[in-house]
Amino acid sequence: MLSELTANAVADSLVRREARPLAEVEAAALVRPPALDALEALRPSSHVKVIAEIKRSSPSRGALATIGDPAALARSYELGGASAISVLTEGRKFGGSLDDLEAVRAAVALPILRKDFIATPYQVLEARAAGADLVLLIVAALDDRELRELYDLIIELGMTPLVETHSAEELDRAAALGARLIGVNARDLSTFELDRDLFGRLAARFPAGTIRVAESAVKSADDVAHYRAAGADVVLVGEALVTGDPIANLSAFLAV
Ligand SMILES: O=C(O)c1ccccc1NCC(=O)[C@H](O)[C@H](O)COP(=O)(O)O
Repeated sequence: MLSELTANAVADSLVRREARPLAEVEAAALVRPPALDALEALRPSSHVKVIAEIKRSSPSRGALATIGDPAALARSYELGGASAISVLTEGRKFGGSLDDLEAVRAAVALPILRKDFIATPYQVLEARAAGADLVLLIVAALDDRELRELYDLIIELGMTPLVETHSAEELDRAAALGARLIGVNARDLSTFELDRDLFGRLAARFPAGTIRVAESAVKSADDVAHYRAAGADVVLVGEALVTGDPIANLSAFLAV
């Protein structure tokens, strides 16, 4: 499933590439104002920080929320105290798009993550051209050469890579890159099984000084407290925010 999702994302990029030549995307990326400092926004503090996600649907859960106005939802997240916003830009399974990201960019002053199956430099340039400040790299979907190439390009463009892992071996590969922002996704992207305890089992492997992100499976403040007790600096939350009251839920999560 993961490789099918990755292949689809790359295919979508190639379709857009025909519509929008590389030189044009490069030019659009270069004229954007500099990316916001996501490492500063997500810096460990006395309270847990939240990356709030714009998520319409997913392979594991199907349709979640209509989200006719992603900019309005992003403004609610900002008002509710989120530290960054994740925008799913994959269209086929998640119902997202780069248009969503551009709309969110125009609406908020928070760092924005392009959450997608990034496999090509073109997609990284697209992210910057749309106004992203962070780009997700999923270790399971990339070999070490690809990871290095994409990681370095994200940095070169002034953005921050969020390097996502799901095992000790993947965490070690993220650490070897020199990643400063590393996530452990509780969701196995092939089986969709959730394991909230995975973060805790891997927490000791994060290199000193990295920002530790617990991704997925936050349904309640208790889940946030569980991740926080295990050492998370940041939680990334999608479904609970798009299916509930985002401001009330953020307030409960930030009170942990
Ligand atoms: O959410 C899915 O079903 C999914 C399936 C396959 C690959 C990725 C998937 N989700 C992306 C994410 O990692 C989550 O959207 C994100 O961590 C938020 O998770 P949640 O709070 O559980 O919605």
